[in-house]
Amino acid sequence: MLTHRPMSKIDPSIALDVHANEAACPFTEPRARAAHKGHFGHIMVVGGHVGMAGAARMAGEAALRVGAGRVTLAVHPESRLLAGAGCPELMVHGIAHPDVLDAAFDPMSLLLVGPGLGQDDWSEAMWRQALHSGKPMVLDADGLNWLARHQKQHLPAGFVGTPHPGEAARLLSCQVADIEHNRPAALHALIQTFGGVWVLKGERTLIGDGSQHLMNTTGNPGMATAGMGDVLTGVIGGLWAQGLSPWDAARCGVFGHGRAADAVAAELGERGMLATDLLPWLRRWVNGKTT
Ligand SMILES: NC(=O)C1=CN([C@@H]2O[C@H](COP(=O)(O)OP(=O)(O)OC[C@H]3O[C@@H](n4cnc5c(N)ncnc54)[C@H](OP(=O)(O)O)[C@@H]3O)[C@@H](O)[C@H]2O)[C@@H](O)CC1
Ligand SMILES: Nc1ncnc2c1ncn2[C@@H]1O[C@H](COP(=O)(O)OP(=O)(O)O)[C@@H](O)[C@H]1O
Repeated sequence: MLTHRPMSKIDPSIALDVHANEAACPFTEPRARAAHKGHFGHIMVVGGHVGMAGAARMAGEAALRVGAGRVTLAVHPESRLLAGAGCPELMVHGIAHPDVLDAAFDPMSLLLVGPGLGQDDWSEAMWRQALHSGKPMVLDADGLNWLARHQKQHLPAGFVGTPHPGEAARLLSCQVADIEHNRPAALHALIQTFGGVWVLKGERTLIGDGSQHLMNTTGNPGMATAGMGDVLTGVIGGLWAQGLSPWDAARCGVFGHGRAADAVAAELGERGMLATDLLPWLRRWVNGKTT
């Protein structure tokens, strides 16, 4: 059956001024002696459908490992036990009826929407609740796939989108080859279509907000493994929750995520890297330890 494919939003004539992403560790001072967890944000991860508890868990644990004060996972009830297993610092809510999220969102500083969210009615209801909350958010994975389906453009004022090329192609109604052919033009199209800060992942991830465009140089092919993007979502969210702007959280997060993967590769090689191998190195990075 032939299906209608809308026009691609990519203008191939776009030539952006793209600079190298030179982001260093974003924290230069030790924490105040009287610091408490309330100073470092409360994040809610919205995702973790059946069989994908790990995606929400990795995003949440990464946020904690870069210094977020509190992280709560809002997952499918069948994922509740698995999502928190082995990381008792995470709070976990099993959400049977997504309308309860309205009240749960209230104390949150920001949302990470999409890791393991899935594609069914429950997933869509969770996504709609998150969007209606107006909370600042990082949208990733299935959170982006739902955006691609609805093309909703009233995203919150504080917004970071983190697509890989497959997700970017869905968002822009084109093929992955169109994205890879002119990645800066694809980044531009995402920003023009949806607003906010966009991170176009892959080898040499691009980060842009319409006025600045950066190309990342950290990272390696060992990162081509399941869950690596979920960890990035947590890193960006964890930095943002500690007071960085969405732009700085995105550019520093992408840099530190790649830097952590490079440290893992230097120690043990690229093949066989796990997304969770980055966690101790992310902790070193946010504390200004270079090796
Ligand atoms: N442990 C867990 O709980 C995990 C749970 N996860 C969760 O699973 C959910 C769905 O994620 P997913 O990986 O199954 O689907 P998705 O990323 O859309 O890929 C589908 C197709 O897109 C394409 N494609 C993908 N990457 C591409 C690229 N870089 N460049 C170009 N194309 C690319 C590719 O097409 P192909 O190239 O094979 O034709 C691929 O077949 C999501 O919620 C996520 O959070 C995962 O994070 C893993 C760990
Ligand atoms: N060859 C590569 N070089 C550098 N970074 C890579 C490479 N392959 C993947 N990555 C990075 O790994 C992450 C993969 O994210 P994603 O595809 O969303 O994974 P998942 O959906 O399994 O979580 C991104 O940050 C991407 O930039």
